[in-house]
Amino acid sequence: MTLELPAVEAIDDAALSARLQHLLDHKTKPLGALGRLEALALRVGLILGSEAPALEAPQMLVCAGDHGLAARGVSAFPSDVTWQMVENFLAGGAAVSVLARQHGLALTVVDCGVRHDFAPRVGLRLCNIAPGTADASSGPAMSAAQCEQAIANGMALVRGLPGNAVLLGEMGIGNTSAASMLLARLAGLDIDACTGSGTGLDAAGLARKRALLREVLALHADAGTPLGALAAFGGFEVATLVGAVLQAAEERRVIVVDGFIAGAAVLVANALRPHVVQRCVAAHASAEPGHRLLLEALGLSPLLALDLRLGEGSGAALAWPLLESACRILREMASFESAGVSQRDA
Ligand SMILES: O=C(O)c1ccc[n+]([C@@H]2O[C@H](COP(=O)([O-])O)[C@@H](O)[C@H]2O)c1
Ligand SMILES: Cc1cc2nc[nH]c2cc1C
Repeated sequence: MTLELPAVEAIDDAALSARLQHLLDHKTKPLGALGRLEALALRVGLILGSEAPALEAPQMLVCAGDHGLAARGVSAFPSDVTWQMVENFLAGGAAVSVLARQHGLALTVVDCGVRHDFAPRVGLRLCNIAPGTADASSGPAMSAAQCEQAIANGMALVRGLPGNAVLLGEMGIGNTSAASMLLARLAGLDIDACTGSGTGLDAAGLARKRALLREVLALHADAGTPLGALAAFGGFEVATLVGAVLQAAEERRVIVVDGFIAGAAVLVANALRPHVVQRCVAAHASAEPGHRLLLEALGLSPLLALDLRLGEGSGAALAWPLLESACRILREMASFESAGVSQRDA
């Protein structure tokens, strides 16, 4: 299979950018007084190509997959939690279920390669390539063909979705290890700085995780390309998210990125197609230490800093109302002229 990746054009509409900035600067407030909400409004306006952007039918995609490396003790929890949490998402009891309901986000859970047979039902997409990736400490997590299939699945998932915004989350015991290794390899950083305690390893567990990930990186020293690294380290949910990000970027949807693992998918997608990041909004800064490094590498500023470290898309759902507010400011807020408010003294 030879996968054709979407083309992702640069967004460089200087005239629209200037018009959006002018609109923001003439709203009834001191210049810049809405702080980073103004930069957010500008970004969403540019992505949607509108001076009056309106977000429609937001789609939350939660991609789930298992990791062979989890058998090496890199997580505080057993792999079974992945499928159990997928059931919890679908039953409506998980954090992301609650937050998606609260904010009117259509929730789709995607089995990208969970070690479980799920009964088909509404809200669940079945794209299971294999019951979890292979153990990356003894070989590549995925074959090149599996990696391409997962990316193609992610592209197909977004193609044909209603609306103009996607929110991206994930679930997969062991997936902070994959994200840490992708960050270390693609951003050229030391693995210790990229690695944290994930679901809650203690100090000894974290030291063992760091030592193991260093070994795994050395084993795959030749996996230097974005796709090579993705196949080497996994996982299926990350690769599916890479496809989703690329497709959403091509379609100029607003992409709201959750935490460390969803961010790692953007890092890979942006390495493949460099203008992807222009369409992305970083929802929050995760407590997982590598996340700040990842956002710096992408040049993204997180909207929220709540010390979340849950994943699932929970941070993206929490940040969603800020995007809606940013759009409403552009659409509904009066200008000095329209409201008859005096401008500042010269
Ligand atoms: O999104 C984050 O920043 C984040 C940080 C730490 C943990 N997680 C979640 O925890 C799981 C991975 O943690 P671990 O320790 O099993 O690698 C996975 O299901 C993620 O959704 C997510
Ligand atoms: C309970 C639990 C819920 C999660 N949600 C996302 N990752 C998770 C990891 C665990 C362990």
